[in-house]
Amino acid sequence: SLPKRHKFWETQPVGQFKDVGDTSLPEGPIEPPTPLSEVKQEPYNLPSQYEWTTCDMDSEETCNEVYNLLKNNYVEDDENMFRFNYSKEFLGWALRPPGYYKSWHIGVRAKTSKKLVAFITGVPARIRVRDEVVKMAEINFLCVHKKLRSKRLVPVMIKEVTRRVHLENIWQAAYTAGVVLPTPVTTCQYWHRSLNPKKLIDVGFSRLGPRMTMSRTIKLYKLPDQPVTPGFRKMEHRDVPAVTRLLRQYLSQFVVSPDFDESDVEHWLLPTEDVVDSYLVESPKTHDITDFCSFYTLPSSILGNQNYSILKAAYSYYNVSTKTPLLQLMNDALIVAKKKDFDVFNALDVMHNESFLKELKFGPGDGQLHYYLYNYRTRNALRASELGLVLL
Ligand SMILES: CCCCCCCCCCCCCC(=O)CSCCNC(=O)CCNC(=O)[C@H](O)C(C)(C)COP(=O)(O)OP(=O)(O)OC[C@H]1O[C@@H](n2cnc3c(N)ncnc32)[C@H](O)[C@@H]1OP(=O)(O)O
Ligand SMILES: CN(C)Cc1n[nH]c2ccc(-c3ccc(F)cc3OCCn3ccnc3)cc12
Repeated sequence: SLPKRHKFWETQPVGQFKDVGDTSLPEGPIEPPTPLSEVKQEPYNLPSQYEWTTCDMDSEETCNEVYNLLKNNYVEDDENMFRFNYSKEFLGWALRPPGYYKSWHIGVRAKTSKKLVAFITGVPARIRVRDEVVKMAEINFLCVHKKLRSKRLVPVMIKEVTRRVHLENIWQAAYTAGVVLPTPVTTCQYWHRSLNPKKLIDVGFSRLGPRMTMSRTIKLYKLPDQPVTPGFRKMEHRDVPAVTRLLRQYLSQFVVSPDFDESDVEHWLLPTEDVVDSYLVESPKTHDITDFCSFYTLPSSILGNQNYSILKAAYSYYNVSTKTPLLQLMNDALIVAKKKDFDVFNALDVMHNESFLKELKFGPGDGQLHYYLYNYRTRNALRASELGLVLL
């Protein structure tokens, strides 16, 4: 079959498919930074009927516009049965980490109606690639209204966010996608653990196994009412220094991972209701913090089901096991997620997740998530287990 042309991506400083396997190419930035005086000062041109807008996520009204655009036009599963339904609180959290730039929250409006019709965002992050800590932009929430698809709006949106990131003297980015683009750093599988099998079967997310009855299926996924690990408790503000130490140490083993400091941990990992949950194990004897687990809340709209409209999904975030077996720690995460009325617990096969997925009754998802770096070549593709980065 004819190799897919990527007319835009072939113009970008990303690994190109033709270069895959060429080990003579060095690891690191593909293009050098441009002198700031040479960065294009004015925005790229949109088609004449559209205009750029900076979305102020502190504004309830703007946050609501962004929420509704994504609710109706963002990522669907391959069978178009579910669509991500990121909450307004979640978007406020995801887009305003320490040091964020409002100018990286980029919208496109129709000039006449002023309707928000497209969106793309960046947030700053320090990402370590092997021994190099690189200031990057994490790009996310790229969305074009369903009625404006296939008009090549995306290339100009990507060039505009790139320009605004360059203006802050940042030259690399990280992003993930369910689609294959030039060129994945790694490709992950996602897995699902049923917590409410009856609802999942009713909405068509899961199917009753062969030779399985509904009552047998409910029993198969049943969980204890309380976590089993002594000292397992919610993370609190006073735990930030210890959790930062624990997490930095743990993430240092992966080829790509965030370089979190205490202010990052405070933002990304302190429990925030209906956004992110985090637990730790405090040894009853020594009061050391020995283990940590976390998951974020990302519901999906159920498209076209009479009885349910929302699928409550928890997504595995960062987990650290040093004393409690990861299997037991993650089972406690499942127990508290079930207790919080989640329908399903999702996880990628990144970090050490592979070690618990099957045993904790996760089933493989129907797609993959590809990880990308912009303007940064890695010597070769990584194994999913070498990745210590989870993007929202
Ligand atoms: C130094 C700083 C650097 C910062 C920037 C770093 C890079 C950041 C990159 C962004 C990271 C975002 C990460 C992220 O948000 C997480 S991935 C989620 C993306 N969003 C969705 O799937 C939402 C639902 N779908 C849509 O809204 C549209 O279908 C989208 C907008 C996806 C495509 O709308 P469309 O109307 O169908 O597209 P055209 O305007 O006609 O343009 C077609 C071109 O767009 C390329 N395309 C398609 N999907 C893409 C995707 N997910 N990433 C990158 N490129 C994507 C495609 O390959 C083609 O280029 P090619 O001809 O070369 O192949
Ligand atoms: C990561 N972040 C950038 C959002 C994003 N974009 N594209 C995606 C493609 C897959 C996943 C994903 C990641 C982990 C997981 F357990 C299940 C997933 O998708 C299931 C299929 N699905 C899509 C919508 N509703 C259900 C996320 C994303």
